[in-house]
Order: sequence, then structure tokens, then C-alpha cells
Amino acid sequence: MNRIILVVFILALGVLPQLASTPEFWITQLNYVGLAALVVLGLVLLTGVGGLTSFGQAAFVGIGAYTTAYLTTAAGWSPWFALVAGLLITFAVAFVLGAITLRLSGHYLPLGTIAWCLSLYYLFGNLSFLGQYDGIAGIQPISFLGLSLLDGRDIFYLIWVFVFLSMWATRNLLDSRPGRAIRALKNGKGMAESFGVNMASYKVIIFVYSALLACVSGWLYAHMQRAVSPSPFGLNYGIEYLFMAVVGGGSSVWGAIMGSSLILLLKDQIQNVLPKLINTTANFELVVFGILMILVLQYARDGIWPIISGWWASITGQGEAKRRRGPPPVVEALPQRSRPQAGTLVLDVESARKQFGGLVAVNDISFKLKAGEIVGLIGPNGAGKSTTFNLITGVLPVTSGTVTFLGQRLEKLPSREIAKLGVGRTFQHVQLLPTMTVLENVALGAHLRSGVGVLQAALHIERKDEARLLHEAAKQLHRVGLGDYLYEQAGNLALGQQRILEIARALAADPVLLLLDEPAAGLRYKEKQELAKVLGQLRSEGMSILLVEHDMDFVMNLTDHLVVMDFGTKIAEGTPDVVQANPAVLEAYLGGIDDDLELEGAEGTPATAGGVA
Ligand SMILES: Nc1ncnc2c1ncn2[C@@H]1O[C@H](COP(=O)(O)OP(=O)(O)OP(=O)(O)O)[C@@H](O)[C@H]1O
Repeated sequence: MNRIILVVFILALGVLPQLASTPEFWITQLNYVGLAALVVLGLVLLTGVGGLTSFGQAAFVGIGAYTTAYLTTAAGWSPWFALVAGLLITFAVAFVLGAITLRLSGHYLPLGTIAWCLSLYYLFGNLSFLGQYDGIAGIQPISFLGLSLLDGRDIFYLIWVFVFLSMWATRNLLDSRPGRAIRALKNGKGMAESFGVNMASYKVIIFVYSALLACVSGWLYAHMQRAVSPSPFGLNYGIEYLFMAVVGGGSSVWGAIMGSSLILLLKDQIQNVLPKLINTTANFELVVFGILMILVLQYARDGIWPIISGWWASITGQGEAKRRRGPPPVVEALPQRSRPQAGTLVLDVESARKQFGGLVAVNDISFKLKAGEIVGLIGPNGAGKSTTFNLITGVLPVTSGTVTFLGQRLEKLPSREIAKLGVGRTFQHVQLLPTMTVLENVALGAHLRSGVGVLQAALHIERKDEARLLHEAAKQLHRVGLGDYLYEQAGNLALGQQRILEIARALAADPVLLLLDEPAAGLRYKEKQELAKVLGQLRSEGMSILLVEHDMDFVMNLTDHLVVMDFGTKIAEGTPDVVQANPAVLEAYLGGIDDDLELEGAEGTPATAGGVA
């Protein structure tokens, strides 16, 4: 159904300029919509998906426009070579600006983009070889296959071919290995890093990508207008592009077309109608836009496109059909890393210490974990278990001490380097991408098992690798019992299921060591039994597991070895039987309170330690 609508839409666009009855004004408007849509598409990726707000895209439009204007008029270049030159210059400028400004976070980043947008605007206006504020006129039209695209109706096709190609490439990109990483930029940076994703580089990538789209728009604009001057590349246009992305729907490629059409048509109507209504020629356009912006942010925070597409999916039942799709095709499995022999020393934590100011959260803890073992890290609330996890996974730097994994020191490595070595983890507070499907969330865990880059993904030539990643993700989901939820949005799962999903995601990374932070929290008794079975199976396959857990029944029945912490210090260690009988452990859990420590909980009512959640 959606395909049919798309084909009808493209055909209608294609036919429109051919009809003599189509007013010239429509063609001009559609050309401007197409030019704006290219820039807004970049903002969809950068701001809507990646969460990086830029007010400065108009400056990149200016680079594309001025490069071609100068090279085709002063140096007599072909517009096509000038396009390549513009793209190269934009690439270099965006790369440098991105590397500098993207380090900024919060409101400093938008402020940074405003600063360089203003700088480039004044640069265009002050350079004498660019004609200063008068700009450059007499730009030749683009020729394509011997045809001169002089007329608005001719360049129309070129503009819209670029728009649809860019939409196709952007959609492919979002629906791929790098795309999943990009979609984690806004709300899952730390999580994605712990699966080996270099988030800083993806920031720069989407920044450059969106700048290149803006450059193409500028190139087309210059050859359509046949003249350039600095004003369309100033900050007010940068703000307008951002406004289009917000109104259209920042996370969808169709939102770019919707936003640019709506704003440009509205702008035109306001310019025509408002003076008549209020009987003045003063420019109130920005005031109306400001009010509209507030209304959109208030009532349609995600933009208008998601509302329309959600409504469409519900009346056509497409949302349900998507959820009921079959599993991804069975393809060749991904290669697995070799596992150390049972009994090999996998993890060696030696006098690890973590201080937060005066608070010693982890006090010179030492323990070892061997291949094929499940070790439990237990202790009352605030004992320092999660902090110890974070020291092992590189989320927090150690104050002193060492952490060695298969002979390699971890304490100086960032979390993504630790992930590369074969350490997979789950989180105490579930960290998923709730609007992504369960399958995509797990496929993100397998990021390091494929080398597909942005170009391959955008050109859709990575299908074989992508199929292998998705197959692996589906395999792990079946393994943990979530095979019926592959296409469900992760945010729709119950909390317990989300925890299990995190385990599947960690398994998709093919780890040697699995760190599970409270995996059984929120699970029902039967689900806990299933989970224990899965973990037991993993152990028999040679996986080493370190788990933090409060459910004593679960821990005592599953683990080979326990390390007990209290107030940051290791107070006991040994097999579950030995630890259970240790008076220091009983004291730590009971803390002098008269509760019973029910280490052997009755079926269906798993025992918890007094004071332990
Ligand atoms: N980033 C931080 N800054 C300051 N103090 C912290 C930080 N992280 C943890 N702490 C403190 O360190 C101590 C240990 O916390 P941690 O979360 O490691 O305990 P835990 O054993 O995992 O507890 P729980 O079972 O409740 O999760 C607590 O007193 C906690 O308040």
C-alpha cells in the first residue's frame, strides 16, 4: 500500500512540469521545497536522529553555492566538476568544524553552530573574489546529457532526483549497522560504547553527511537562480531549516519533505495573506512562525509526519503486520571468537579501589574468575557491586589497583576497547533504545562483528552482512526466549523482558566474559528458572559469567563461587555453601535487624536478604 502511494506521488511529481496548465509558480515552489528538503534531510539525521542541534546548515548551502558560482564563472569549470570541488571543500570544512564543535555538549553545541554560521556568512560577504555582498551573477545553467537545464521545469527533475536519491540513501543508512549506532547517539551513547561503537566518530560522520547534502542543495540553488549573494546563507535561514525539521518530524526522512513543504507554503501564504488581513506591509512572518513553533512543540513534539504515519498505520493495520513478520532468513552464521579452555584465568581483579571524593565505594577488592565459571558478586544495597562492574567495564576509572582480562590490563582502556576484547554486559538500569525493534536492539550488540561502513550502508550494498547480523540477533533472542517479539518495539516489553533482551544483546557481541547486573530483577519465578537454565547452558559452552544479583535463591543455585561485599569491602568469598554459613555475611545482611535471612526461599516466593531489594 505504502509503495503504491509512493509510486503515485513520484509519478505525479514527474508529470506536473509536463502539463502546460501547471502554473510556473507551482514549479518554482516545488523546486524550493526540493532544495530545502535536501538540507532538512541532513538535519533529520543530525538533529532528529542524532540529537545534535545545528543552526548552521545554511552556511554549508553557501559553500556549495559559492564554490560552483566562483569556479564556473571565474575559472570556467563545468558545474559537475564544481559540484565535486564543492563536496570536497564542504567535507574538509565540516570535518574540521565537526571535530571541534561536536566535542561541545548541551547548549554549547547549538551556540557553536550559530557562531560558525555567522562567521561563514560574513566571510562570503567580505571576500572580494566572491563579490562581497553583491555576490556573483551570470552563473551558467547545468547541462545534463547535452540538455541545458535553463528552465525551472528542467532543473525540477534534477532537484527531485537528488531529493529521492538522498532519501533512499538516508533510509538505507538508518536501517543498517552504522544506522543503529547513529540512532543510539541521542539516548544510548554509553550503552553503545560498551558494545564497541565509537560514538564520537559517528557524530562527525552524520555532521559531514548532513553538510554534504546542504552543499548539493547550494549547488542546485546557484544554478537555478544563476546568481548568489550571502543573504540566503545566513543564520535566519539556518533557523528556518531547523524549524522545518522540527515541524516535519525530526526522525523520519519523509518528515523532511513534509516540513519543508509546510513551512515554504505557509511562508508564502503568510506573506500574501497577512498584509491584507492586518492592513500593513510590516513583516510579521517571523512572529507567526514563532507562535507556530510553540504550538508544534506543545502539541506535536515529534513533528507532524509521525502523527500522520501513525494514524495511517493504524487504519491500514500495517503496524500489526510489521510486528508479525517472519524471522530474518537463515544465513551463514557469523564467525565466533575462540573461548579459553575451562579453568583458564579470565578475570583477575587485584586491589581495585574506587573513591568518590571522601567515599570509598570499592575498597581494594580482589577476586578471580576462571573460564566456564559463574561468579556471583553479592552484598547489601550500596555495597559497591555496580561500581565494581563499572571498574571492570571501563565506565569508571579505578583510583588504584588493576583489572586484568585474559592477560590484558583493562583499567586504562575505554569501555569500547574493553568490549573489543570480548567483555559483554547488561546494565543495572535497563539501557535500551525503546523505539527500535527488539531485533535491532540486539543487532546493535553485534556491532563489532561486522565492518560495514556508512557508504556501503547508504548504497545498500551490505545486505549480506546485514542479513548475517540480523540472523545472529534473532538466534540470540530465540535462545533467551524472546523469539516471539523480534519486531516489537523494545519499549513495549515488560521490564523483566527488557532485562532478558539486554542479555541477548550482550550475547550477540560473542563475549568471552559476560557481566550481568541484576539479570533476574523483575522476572517471575518461572522466568527466573528459564534464565537460570540459559545461563547454565552458556556456562557449559565455556562462557564465563560475573553476575550481581539480589535474589539469593537464584544466586545460590546457579553460581560456582561468590564474592560478598559490604561497604565497599570484600567480607567473604567461596562456594555458595561456605558463604551462606559465614557469620560476617549474615551480619552484613541482617545488620542487627531481627529479619530472617531466607537463603532457601520457598518456590514462587524467592528469598531475599533482609534489607535487600
Ligand atoms: N558516581 C558516583 N558518585 C558518588 N558516589 C557514588 C557514585 N556511584 C556510586 N556511588 C556510591 O558508591 C556506593 C556504592 O554504590 P554501588 O551502586 O556500587 O552499590 P551497589 O552495591 O551496586 O548497590 P545496589 O545494590 O543498591 O545497586 C554507594 O554509597 C553509592 O552512593
